[in-house]
Amino acid sequence: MNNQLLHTPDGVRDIYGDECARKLAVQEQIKNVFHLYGYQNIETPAFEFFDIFKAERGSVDSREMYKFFDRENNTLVLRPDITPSIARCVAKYFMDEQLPLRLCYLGSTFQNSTSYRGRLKEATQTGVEMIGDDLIDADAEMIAIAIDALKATGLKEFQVELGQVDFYRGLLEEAHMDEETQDQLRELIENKNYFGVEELLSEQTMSPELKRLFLKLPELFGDIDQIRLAKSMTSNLRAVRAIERLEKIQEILDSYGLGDYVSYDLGMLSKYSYYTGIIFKAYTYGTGDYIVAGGRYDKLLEQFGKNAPAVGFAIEVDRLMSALSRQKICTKTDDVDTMILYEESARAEAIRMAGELRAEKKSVQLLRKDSLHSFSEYLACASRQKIKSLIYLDGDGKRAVKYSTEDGEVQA
Ligand SMILES: N[C@@H](Cc1c[nH]c[nH+]1)C(=O)O
Repeated sequence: MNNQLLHTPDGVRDIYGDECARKLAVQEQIKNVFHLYGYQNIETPAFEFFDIFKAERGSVDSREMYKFFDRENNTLVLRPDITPSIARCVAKYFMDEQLPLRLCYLGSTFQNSTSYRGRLKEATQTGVEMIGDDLIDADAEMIAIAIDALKATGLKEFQVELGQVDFYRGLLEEAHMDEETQDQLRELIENKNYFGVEELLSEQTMSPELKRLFLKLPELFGDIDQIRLAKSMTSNLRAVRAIERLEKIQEILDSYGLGDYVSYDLGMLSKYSYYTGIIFKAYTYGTGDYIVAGGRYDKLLEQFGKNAPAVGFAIEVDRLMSALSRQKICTKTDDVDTMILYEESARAEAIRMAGELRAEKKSVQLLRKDSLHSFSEYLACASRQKIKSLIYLDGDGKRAVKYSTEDGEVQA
């Protein structure tokens, strides 16, 4: 037997048994929160034309996409990101809708990234997008939903970091650097490399005020006072407005009673260049990467022909699952209620009994007993599947004996 046949490629994995049950249950808990906030489900295809994700959309780098061809030689990609698909969909089906749309989704994203830190190449995301609302109320609602969704999974210790791409863009506008330098600076700030930033800035000509602020950026994270400090250091209008928006969002989140979950990071940048306003990421322990990412993207829909602001986020379900399991947070799963084990001659009775239980919304596994396995092996098998009770129907189907996988025989 060729064992190689059983392997999956790097970056994808099977999920089965208890882990699969927990993942489905967590997704359900999150979906319930999305629905409580009035979001409606949407499904988009797993692959799309390459154009939906090409560079100017500001999604994932083209090298990180799985591309292939259809019979007509169109280039297709496995979606690396669900947000551009939703933007396309909304432009197609809701072109004339003037008022806000609230959509939620669950699906796989595929990114052909270099395999480091065990990152999955197929990852499950569940998220929401609000289209058609440019108010701070919408920004704050996103963060509130993200927090409530994480809380619904049982997670307690997590933090949402909030940034504002417009703050940084305001400063960049003023700095007049070439694109390569901009990229270098972005990387240095993202890595909080203070000395790197200092060295790079020493070769640039710009106002001392601006230099001081760029230098300070890697340190500008923490509570709301940190961003107030940044505001006091600049007269750049775009940057000041960006911070004022964050201050107002904090006020709204306080009204939700969720203000304590939020901290700020003005040096936070994203690989997605479609973001135009707030961006945020949520972190917890037990996984090195963020578990939620989102932000405002007011110019993306325009590219599909609908001029509408938008804001949204996605939860990285697989990372959340590893955090939950490392933090030993239990998830209640929908286990099978009963296994009915029957001898061949008791088949009709077994089917009738299963039908009755299923009508009462009890889940039932029907299993015809073979002569190769003993009764206790079946009982152990039920126990492995976390099925609590087993009903055995003997040869004439008249005698049904119920067993508990924990305590043995319970009733005749
Ligand atoms: N699509 C983004 C998350 C997001 C949803 N909406 C806005 N942003 C991501 O994959 O990180």
